[in-house]
Amino acid sequence: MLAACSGGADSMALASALAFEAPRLGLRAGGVTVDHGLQQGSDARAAEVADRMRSLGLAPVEAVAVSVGRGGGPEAAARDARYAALDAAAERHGAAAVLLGHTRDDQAETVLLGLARGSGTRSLSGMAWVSGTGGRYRRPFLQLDRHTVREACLAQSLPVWEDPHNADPAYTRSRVRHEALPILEKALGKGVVEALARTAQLSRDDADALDAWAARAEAEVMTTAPAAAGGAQAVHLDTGGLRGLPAAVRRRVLRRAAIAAGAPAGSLFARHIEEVDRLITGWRGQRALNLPGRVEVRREGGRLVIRQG
Ligand SMILES: Nc1ncnc2c1ncn2[C@@H]1O[C@H](COP(=O)(O)OP(=O)(O)OP(=O)(O)O)[C@@H](O)[C@H]1O
Repeated sequence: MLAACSGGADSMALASALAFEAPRLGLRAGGVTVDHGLQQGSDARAAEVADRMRSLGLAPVEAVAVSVGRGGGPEAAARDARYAALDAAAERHGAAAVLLGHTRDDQAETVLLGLARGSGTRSLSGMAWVSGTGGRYRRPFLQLDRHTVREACLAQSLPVWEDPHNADPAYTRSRVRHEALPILEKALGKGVVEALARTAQLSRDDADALDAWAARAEAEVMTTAPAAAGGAQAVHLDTGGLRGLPAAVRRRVLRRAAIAAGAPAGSLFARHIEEVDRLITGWRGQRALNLPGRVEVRREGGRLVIRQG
């Protein structure tokens, strides 16, 4: 098991908790810190964070340098590079789990960001306890509030380093943390963080149920035709059957069908699915449209045909 540690208070508390619990649980517990190379001296700081983890008793401990790409904005690019490095570290060390220090406050921020984007239940469900390939990522602090975690750091005099990006108003999450949530707490009371985190859990339960319903509905309204050489399969959907489904289930079926036809999941947004949904009713007489990944959707009589061009 590895603790992923930025050197910040949340993940130092996590590293310390893992070092404390591991002998009792008979676990081999190490740590990894990722140097994004975004500030001067970040390599020296990563080495220092690694030393701090070693002095807590974790072994093996690694500081991994990554190069951050540009895709999807600076926050997303750093996150992608970080998770790729954490995955690789888990493989190298044969670690079944990588622990992350996300707290209930991080969860509330994620829900608020989803609300502001107009997201559906899946996005509002925030971060899961267990996620990633084979359930590798675990978030044991997800129900603890940040204040409690930070008090634990203080009580143990753990040396922590705060990433200046966390307080940089140029970053959306930082504005949510330092501006939006304090205003909401002032207006609506301290319980708002807990309430947002509860929204995440309720939304996750709803989204899971709708996903299961969509998987069953798909079997009734969707058929696949064999792929042309080298291409993805063509997907046929019965529009009459689709119309009989609740909108939330229908949108899920449409999304699954588009992905089955070769559209990349990461580029398929809610607005794309809404456009496909309108084809079913023949809204504005439209009969065809294109989706990311050169996927075409065409209404032909009583069915939608989705295939890669
Ligand atoms: N550079 C990094 N190296 C290793 N793990 C990281 C790094 N940055 C973040 N993580 C992991 O992701 C979790 C969430 O990080 P994020 O920066 O979003 O939250 P945070 O509340 O600022 O956490 P922290 O106080 O630990 O920095 C961290 O608790 C840690 O487990």
